[in-house]
Amino acid sequence: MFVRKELQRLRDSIDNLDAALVHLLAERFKCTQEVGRLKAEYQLPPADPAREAAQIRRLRALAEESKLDPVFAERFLNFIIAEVVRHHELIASNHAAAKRD
Ligand SMILES: O=C(O)C(=O)C[C@]1(C(=O)O)C=C[C@@H](O)C=C1
Repeated sequence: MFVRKELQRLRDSIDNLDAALVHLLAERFKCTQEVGRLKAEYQLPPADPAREAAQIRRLRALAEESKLDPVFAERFLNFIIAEVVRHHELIASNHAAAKRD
């Protein structure tokens, strides 16, 4: 009985945290979509390796401070950024196609 209750209590918190993560990611992607539109309009490259290196340095330090595996934090950020760059490329090609038409 104890184990069932304890497992449910922890799973309830996990569900809340997963919901928060989805909301945070949705807000982050809203910002990056705007960045993508700006970059397309001003013909800036989709990826900015210097900015990414600074973000990775910062997140690895934050992860260490909060006892999260920094390797995981870096992989997670790279996973998100790869998707953002893919969106930026799509926005740029749609923008270029709209200008041609
Ligand atoms: O800051 C930018 O220039 C972005 O396009 C956003 C972002 C990110 O998702 O944080 C994505 C791609 C870049 O390479 C760097 C950072």
